[in-house]
Amino acid sequence: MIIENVSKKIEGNLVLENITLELKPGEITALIGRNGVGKTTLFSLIAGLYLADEGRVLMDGADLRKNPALKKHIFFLQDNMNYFNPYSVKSVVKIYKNVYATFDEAFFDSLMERFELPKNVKVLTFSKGRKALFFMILAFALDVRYLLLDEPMEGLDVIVKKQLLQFILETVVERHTSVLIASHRLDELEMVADRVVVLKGTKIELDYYLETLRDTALKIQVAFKTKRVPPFVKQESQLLSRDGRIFTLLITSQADEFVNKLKAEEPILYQEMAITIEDIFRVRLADDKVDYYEI
Ligand SMILES: Nc1ncnc2c1ncn2[C@@H]1O[C@H](COP(=O)(O)OP(=O)(O)OP(=O)(O)O)[C@@H](O)[C@H]1O
Repeated sequence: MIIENVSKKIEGNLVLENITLELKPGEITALIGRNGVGKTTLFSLIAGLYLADEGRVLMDGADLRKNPALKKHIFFLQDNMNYFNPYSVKSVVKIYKNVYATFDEAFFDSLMERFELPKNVKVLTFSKGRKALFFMILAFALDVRYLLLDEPMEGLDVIVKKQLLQFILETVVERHTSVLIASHRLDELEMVADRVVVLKGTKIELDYYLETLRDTALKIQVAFKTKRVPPFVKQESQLLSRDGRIFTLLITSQADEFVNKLKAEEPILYQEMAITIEDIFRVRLADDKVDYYEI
């Protein structure tokens, strides 16, 4: 699927501007950004709930607006599915079976069993976490090509969450589903995402594969012999945090060259660390930049 130069205004305010993004089969893309940046709006545009002011959403080259039947390949799991509260689990299944020919009931049943959810109840009897789990099971059982998940794991306890994340990974590999998932829990996204798309302002600020990032970028903890921070460090790295004289730095380009220069300074501490999505989020999106003030 290609989201091509999509722009959207809501009540006169530009929310998304020239968004271009490709969603590929078997890939989990994490959509991150501050509150109100437009994540849900982007989901709604892809799912066809909103019409774009400009741009197109293409599936296998066909414009979704001109071919509404293609929407059967997409499911948008909204962050609030409360309108299903009065329905029984069986009724919800019936509704979705009618809409989605791909619905895999045997898979649904096996998942309800695996996650120990009863089927002979109304949706409103589920706790918040169990309701979230139920809709995730439903979403994956639809067996659509594109799953849009907006904050899908709110309220799940850590044990279920871990099982569910594992299940998402397995299913995406087995069924080649393309998943776009928004969450403010960056640590959870870290466990499943292949790729991260960062929205900032009205645009895509960053779009990168975690594997590429891990290969090309570097996170280092360093402390220098003197209080002076070499000027190249300030220019060529981003400061993630500082603890006294220990600086945690992120270097996103020409890391080898940077490390050579850093080692030439003979630092008293040099430690390479694992990069997290949260590091990227903090460097690119946080308002409160960490200061290099020299002690
Ligand atoms: N129906 C609406 N009427 C007016 N403004 C809206 C409407 N829907 C969204 N907006 C505005 O559009 C912008 C984007 O909202 P959106 O819900 O897409 O953000 P989000 O990134 O999903 O936020 P969050 O992380 O808080 O869920 C916000 O400024 C929001 O106030």
